[in-house]
Amino acid sequence: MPRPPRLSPDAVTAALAGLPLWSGDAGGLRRSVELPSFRDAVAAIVAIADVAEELDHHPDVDLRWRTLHLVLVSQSEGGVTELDLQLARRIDALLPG
Ligand SMILES: C[C@H](O)[C@H](O)[C@H]1CNC2=NC(N)=NC(=O)C2=N1
Repeated sequence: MPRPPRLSPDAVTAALAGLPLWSGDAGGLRRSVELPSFRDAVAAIVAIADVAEELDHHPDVDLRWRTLHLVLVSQSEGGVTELDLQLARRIDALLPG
């Protein structure tokens, strides 16, 4: 399936204004979140995995005890695309703010 094109740095900055829990730049979107327990963090990863499979778009995930570090980037496009923004919004709907 064709992937949307990489967004310009200005477009990524503008999009980040609407995603207050995310930081980053044209190279990737980042969010960290601390869950109540290690098991809760693992369950959050499984819920994110369901969304990632649905979108066929997959986050980089780093789990340190109960803190999850997520990076969203479209490897095939070498930067952030609309798919990363869509995945970020879907992840925000799953995780505690
Ligand atoms: C064939 C399949 O669509 C591709 O390998 C997808 C899978 N998930 C992906 N996820 C991300 N984050 N970047 C990609 O380029 C990507 N490519």
